[in-house]
Amino acid sequence: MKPRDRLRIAMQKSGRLTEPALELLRRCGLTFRQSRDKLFCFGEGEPVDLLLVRDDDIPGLIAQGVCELGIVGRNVLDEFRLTAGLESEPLAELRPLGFGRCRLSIAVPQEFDYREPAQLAGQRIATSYPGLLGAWLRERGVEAGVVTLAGSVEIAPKLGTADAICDLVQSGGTLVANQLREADVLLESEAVLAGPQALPADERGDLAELLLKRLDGVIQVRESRLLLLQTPRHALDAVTRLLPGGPQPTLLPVAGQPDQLMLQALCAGEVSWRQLEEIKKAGAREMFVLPVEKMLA
Ligand SMILES: Nc1ncnc2c1ncn2[C@@H]1O[C@H](COP(=O)(O)OP(=O)(O)OP(=O)(O)O)[C@@H](O)[C@H]1O
Ligand SMILES: O=P(O)(O)OC[C@H]1O[C@H](OP(=O)(O)OP(=O)(O)O)[C@H](O)[C@@H]1O
Ligand SMILES: [Mg+2]
Repeated sequence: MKPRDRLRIAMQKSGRLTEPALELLRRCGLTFRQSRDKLFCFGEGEPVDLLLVRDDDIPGLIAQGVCELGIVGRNVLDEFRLTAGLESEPLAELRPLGFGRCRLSIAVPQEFDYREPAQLAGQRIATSYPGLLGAWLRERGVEAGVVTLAGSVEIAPKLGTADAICDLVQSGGTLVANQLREADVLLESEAVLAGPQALPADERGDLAELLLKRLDGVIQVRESRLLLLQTPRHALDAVTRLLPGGPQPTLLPVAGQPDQLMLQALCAGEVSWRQLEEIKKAGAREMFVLPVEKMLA
């Protein structure tokens, strides 16, 4: 293979991960010129190009050194890691990315009274994830038949070609539509940044490191919320105890109301309605939760 000095990132050409992955890269300061065939996008600012491919091909492209990084579901990455030959370059999950959340689950027909994995012994389970399912069954000492299908796995029990399935679930709507119910979870998945276990020791490796740092900043800001509220001084301890994780809050006086304080807290994650209601019960008023656009400590 010809030596390259530009970094290549593989991502899904068209599917659930495409838009959020492009948005994430844009937030990291990467913009691309769309090429006519749309399989290769040339990076405009930084020397970073995009390969647009089927998501299933992404781990293999990294393992072959065709690209250095890839944005792909953990389900696809882990399946590749379990089924790729020993000679294949080992891959790493470099960062979880917080979108494309779903789970890989066992689902059974409504009438199957599932309580434990041992009940799957001797059953036929249809899946597109034979590696992950096989490992899960082995760990539990369950011997079951694994029927590998490329898609439309949910239909297999109805067709009589399987007794249960192992497939991705998000809302559960597809299972309900096929008279199935979720019985056990094998893997909690989300989109991840995948790469080789050792990044190349050249400009591409340096670029990948730079990108990882930017990504960390983007993820931190994306998940941060600024909480503003007013509290009587006597309730300050109770209110502070209920604040979601983050650095110490800032306290400010409220003009003309010496017994009141304005509190400002940077929270590390979402602030739920339930948390707000609890904080309000402790005495807080005038509460605002604001997204954080940029942060420079
Ligand atoms: N219902 C869902 N909700 C959220 N995320 C999902 C859902 N189904 C799958 N995903 C995640 O999104 C990834 C891509 O899903 P998608 O359905 O777009 O893939 P695909 O049909 O295999 O596409 P491709 O044409 O690239 O092979 C999955 O591997 C999984 O990580
Ligand atoms: O729990 P739910 O919210 O219903 O989502 C789960 C479904 O989503 C995915 O399929 P998708 O809709 O992408 O169809 P495909 O696999 O046939 O492409 C997955 O393979 C499940 O079938
Ligand atoms: Mg696919």
